[in-house]
Amino acid sequence: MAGLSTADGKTIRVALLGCGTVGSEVARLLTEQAGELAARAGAPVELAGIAVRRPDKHPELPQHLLTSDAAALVESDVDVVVELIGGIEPVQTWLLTALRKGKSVVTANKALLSEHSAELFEAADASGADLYFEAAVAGAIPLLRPLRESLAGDRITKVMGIVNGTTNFILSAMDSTGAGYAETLEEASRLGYAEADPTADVDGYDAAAKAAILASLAFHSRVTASDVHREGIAGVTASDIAAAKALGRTVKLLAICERVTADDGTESVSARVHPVMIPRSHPLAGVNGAFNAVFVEADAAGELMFYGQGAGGAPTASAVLGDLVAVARNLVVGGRGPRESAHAALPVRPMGQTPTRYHVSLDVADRPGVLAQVAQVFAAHDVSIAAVRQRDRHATASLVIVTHLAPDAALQATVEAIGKMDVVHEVVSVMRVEGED
Ligand SMILES: NC(=O)c1ccc[n+]([C@@H]2O[C@H](COP(=O)([O-])OP(=O)(O)OC[C@H]3O[C@@H](n4cnc5c(N)ncnc54)[C@H](O)[C@@H]3O)[C@@H](O)[C@H]2O)c1
Ligand SMILES: N[C@@H](CCO)C(=O)O
Ligand code: NA
Repeated sequence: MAGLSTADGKTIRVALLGCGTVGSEVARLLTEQAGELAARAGAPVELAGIAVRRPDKHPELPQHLLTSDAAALVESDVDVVVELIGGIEPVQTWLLTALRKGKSVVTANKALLSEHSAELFEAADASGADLYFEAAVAGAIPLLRPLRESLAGDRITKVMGIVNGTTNFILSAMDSTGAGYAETLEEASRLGYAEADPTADVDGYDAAAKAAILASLAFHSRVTASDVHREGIAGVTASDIAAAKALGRTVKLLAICERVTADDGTESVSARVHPVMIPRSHPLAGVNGAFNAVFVEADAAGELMFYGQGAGGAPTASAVLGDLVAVARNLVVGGRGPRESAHAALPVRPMGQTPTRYHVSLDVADRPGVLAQVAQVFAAHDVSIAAVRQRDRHATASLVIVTHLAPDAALQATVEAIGKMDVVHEVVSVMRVEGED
């Protein structure tokens, strides 16, 4: 096996696949900090080859290390493969090959991990190789290692956070300017905070992949991206932001992973990504711009919060190098890092059965009995109201209702029925809420 030879101090040879935003920073740090990394790892960690699409386009890199043949580099005499290309294929094939041959893998690839981690872990187990992926969720923030290792002795009940910088930048800007979604997205693109094709971010795919990884680790179960209920931010309006402000709240796109216990004691996992109104006093409300933050609740530890830069070349490279040093240390002592932990095998709860709370803001006819009629629709769907606020505006009254927890499907049906009532002039804003006021 590749790692056995390191016990006598042999150099650990690293194959770098991809040299874009993150890969170029990994190559730089590996070169500039070679001495310190060797001291920390217990053996020299050497860049043995860099696979790029077009070697002629990289005059800044050591030419003798460059290749356009990633598959051959993976098969060559390397101990570790660091994958920073992204996407599913051909990367999956290369990483499975590496792992099956006993070469450890470090990757930032959330798309791959959120769909195919079971196969990757299986291949790693078969050969005794390591699989580390701290950079795949919340960039530089140490989050996966705390979940996999530091909190392995605790029982995690909830992981909730801002895991996408692009959408957080847009929602923060909408909150501070009062502007609408489309013009704020345009501004974010102009400033370089949103990609040319922002679909993966604004439609919540990126956050859903991260939620799947977080839920799998937190609840020792297999959760894939397709298990995650996903809603993006394109539907968030200036009216939603104003309604949130009026309630002392702000709107965030959150990834929410919860352990849900049914009345009969059976447990399941709920994993979802959608816009949420949270109190402005909530620790996540103060996370602005492109920053990420994740809130973890565990039985013994209580509440924990992880905050920092969730993206960018150097911050993400920090997480990659941390993983690389961990792999190198394992190779030096002949041990292994944590394996897949999916023993709980909790089922995923459908969104409709997941308990949520709603905020509903309506313009209704201002005459006797209207409030009672609206309240009756909530009651008919077995949804309990937590708070109501009414403000008169000539012939129209503005009605703001916040519910208690109810199955999401019941809340959806309530909102649909209310929208059809004659006395309801306009449904101004509907959004889920989290956190106590
Ligand atoms: N950029 C970030 O802030 C960030 C943060 C967290 C995670 N990630 C993840 O890190 C990974 C890399 O992201 P990035 O932002 O550096 O992307 P990037 O597009 O800047 O870099 C990817 C590089 O891979 C190269 N590549 C594509 N196909 C190749 C092939 N067949 N052989 C060799 N090279 C090939 C591309 O030419 C490109 O240079 C992705 O999985 C991404 O999701 C990125
Ligand atoms: N597109 C992601 C990059 C980090 O995965 C974001 O906006 O947070
Ligand atoms: Na991280």
